[in-house]
Amino acid sequence: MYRILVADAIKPEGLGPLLQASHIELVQQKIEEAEESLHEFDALLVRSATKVTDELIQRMPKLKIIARAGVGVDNIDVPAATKRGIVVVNAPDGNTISTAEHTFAMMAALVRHIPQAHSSVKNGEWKRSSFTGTELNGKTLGIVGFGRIGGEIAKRAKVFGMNVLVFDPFLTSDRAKKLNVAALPLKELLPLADIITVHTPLTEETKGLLNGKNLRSCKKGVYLLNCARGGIIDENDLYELLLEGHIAGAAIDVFVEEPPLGNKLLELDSVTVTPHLGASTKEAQLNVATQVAQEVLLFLNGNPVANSINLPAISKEQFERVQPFYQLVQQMGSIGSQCMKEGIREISVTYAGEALNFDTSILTKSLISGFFKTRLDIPVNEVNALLVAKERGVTIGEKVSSDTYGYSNCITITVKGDNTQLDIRGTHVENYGSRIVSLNGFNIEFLPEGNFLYIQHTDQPGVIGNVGKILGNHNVNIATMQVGRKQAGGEAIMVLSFDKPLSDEMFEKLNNLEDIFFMYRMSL
Ligand SMILES: NC(=O)c1ccc[n+]([C@@H]2O[C@H](COP(=O)([O-])OP(=O)(O)OC[C@H]3O[C@@H](n4cnc5c(N)ncnc54)[C@H](O)[C@@H]3O)[C@@H](O)[C@H]2O)c1
Ligand SMILES: O=C(O)CC[C@@H](O)C(=O)O
Repeated sequence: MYRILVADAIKPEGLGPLLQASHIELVQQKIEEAEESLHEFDALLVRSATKVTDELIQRMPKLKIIARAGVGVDNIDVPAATKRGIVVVNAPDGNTISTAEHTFAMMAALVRHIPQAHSSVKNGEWKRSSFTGTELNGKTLGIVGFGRIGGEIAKRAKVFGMNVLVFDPFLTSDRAKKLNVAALPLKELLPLADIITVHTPLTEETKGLLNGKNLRSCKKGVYLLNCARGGIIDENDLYELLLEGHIAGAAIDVFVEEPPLGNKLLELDSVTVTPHLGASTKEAQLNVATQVAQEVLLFLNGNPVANSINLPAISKEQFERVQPFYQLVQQMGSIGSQCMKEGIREISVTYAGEALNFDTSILTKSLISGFFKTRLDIPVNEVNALLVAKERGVTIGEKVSSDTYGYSNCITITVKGDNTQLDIRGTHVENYGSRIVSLNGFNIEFLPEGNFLYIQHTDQPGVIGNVGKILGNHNVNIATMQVGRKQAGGEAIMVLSFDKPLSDEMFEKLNNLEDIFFMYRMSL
């Protein structure tokens, strides 16, 4: 049974997939109300109101997934979640249209003074000449941040007869061409625009992207809009430039502090505001709730998610193709970890064969998580695997090769420690399963599942017999046994599997046998 905390107002109609699942219990409570039971939740669903801080994450030790019913994840400490192996998902396009439409409504309201005129009439006035506006037709709109919402605004602006200029450092020429917009550097866009609207996420780079310095290069009488995130336009500088009249007016849906209690911008008649309403439509709320509910359900059922912030995107079809290899590399990582009882410097992996002809980075993360899972008491998964390796000074290498060693596909990992090195090779055969086909340079074949003992010994009569005798005398049943050697009379290995993990006492007894170089227990 999974417990999910819905901490913000998320449309219940959209949560159907979760409400209907018999293995899921949904609790709708604010964080303050759920204080006592925070440690019980496996998933957390939020909008923008709940701040998912490192401290909150630490109080939720069972948390596996955080879902943001919306786009911006700036209210979630994503690095803190990533560090603890928690997947963060959002609903990237469910509110695009609503936010674009809201921005457009704000733009019209701004240039036609609709809020001011509305209040005036409600107050019994009839001052038509005071509210003379400006047409949008023929004006130049500058869009800063040209993603989903920026793109939808451009389409609407064109229909209104506006010229559209955009600034987005990550915009491809193909997309600019497709949407028929001119892309310019910010400093060239600012002096040309009559109206400027921002649609970037709030990041270190975009904080104060429009500020007192560069806004002075805008035309006198320019209009500004922010329906993205508070702080992308510096609020203090905006206030000063509005007072001076350099900026004619601003429409603001989002603030640095929400609600914006005591914010000076609210005092200005030239400022039109809404309380973070961009995504507040019935349609958008249903869309985002449905999207995140589906994502959380997929994830908790062990399927790939499409909209993760901290995991590579992978489709269900790709995942099904990848899954056997995903498990195999994880087991290989675990073998490497359990056999290398020393500090590790490097883990490298080589993928070969047509079956591995895809983005293998997800496999490498699975391998690393398999390696660290047996060593650390923090959850390690593909979300935080590379970070965990980096923090521990382990270099990760990934290669592709055409040498499959006669198999249709082949994965080789090499774990290098301070003193020794271990090579493990595995393959997956359809309708047969995964096998380890080489261990420490010895050809062998075993299914990597269960409790194992790997023994390296001299290849001479009696060694295998002695091992069997001791185990038999102590009533320990050998489930399977495989042997491998390079040449007669040299070194050899045996890999035995048991129904239960081998006890410390048995391990010691076997380890004391002559002609055994070393042996390791493994549980896979
Ligand atoms: N007011 C609301 O209710 C509301 C609703 C939805 C989204 N939003 C905000 O709008 C933002 C944009 O949403 P979207 O769906 O269009 O996101 P998106 O990811 O599709 O687009 C963001 C664009 O910003 C660009 N960008 C990033 N850094 C930049 C920089 N330094 N300079 C210029 N451009 C930069 C990116 O390349 C991308 O194209 C979200 O991050 C969210 O914060 C607000
Ligand atoms: O939850 C909301 O209403 C705001 C959503 C919006 O800011 C977003 O980033 O998607």
